[in-house]
Amino acid sequence: MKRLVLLRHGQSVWNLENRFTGWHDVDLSERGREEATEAGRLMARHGLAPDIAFTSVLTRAIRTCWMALDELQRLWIPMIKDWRLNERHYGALTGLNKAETAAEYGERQVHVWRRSYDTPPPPLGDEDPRHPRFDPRYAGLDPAVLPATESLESTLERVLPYWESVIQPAVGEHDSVLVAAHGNSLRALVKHLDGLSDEAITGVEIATGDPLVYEFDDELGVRDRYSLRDGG
Ligand SMILES: O=C(O)[C@@H](CO)OP(=O)(O)O
Repeated sequence: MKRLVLLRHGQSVWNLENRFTGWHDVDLSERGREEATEAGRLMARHGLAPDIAFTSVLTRAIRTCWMALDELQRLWIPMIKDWRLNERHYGALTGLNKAETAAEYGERQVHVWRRSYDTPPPPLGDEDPRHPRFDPRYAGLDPAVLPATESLESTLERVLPYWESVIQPAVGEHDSVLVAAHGNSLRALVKHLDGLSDEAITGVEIATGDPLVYEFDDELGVRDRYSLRDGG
């Protein structure tokens, strides 16, 4: 039986400060580090020993991956980083406080920006220093692929080809695969794996540091899914 673990990074400093984060590179909080280690402990208890790991190019996901693997004594496995697993880009909201933004624009508008399937937040201007084209980690990419904002739909449009061309084949080749990523890049993947409608995915939340396990049959069809924090 093939198993895939989807792990949202532990609490970040900006999760703690209630700020829109997206592609901003912020590290884990103290609690986030504990959650990452606990995720590794839970995986060990359930006999999950990843043979290969995938993560984004953002520190909070990389450190979560690393800390979980450290707990599993598997720092030696291949760990592949790719921007396509990054968090959804939060556009011009990046860095703002979520409660203050709701007070200014209304709860309803902020909910649409946060959870609607296809409405992106306002985009960053080309000259905005927060634009990914100024970040050296994306220097090797075609500038046309770099987003100035993203909806969940546009996030899925970059996550899905990566799933189909890289992660899914790895699930076929290995017994156990770990993907340490972000709330919305993982929601995009869950929408695809669970066959959820555009409407249904708006109600799905993924908790920080909670390993979500998918079991696959030999044809790579989903057989079962469960959260380890809920007891497996
Ligand atoms: O700020 C973010 O990038 C995300 C995840 O923390 O927030 P939200 O819950 O609004 O998707």
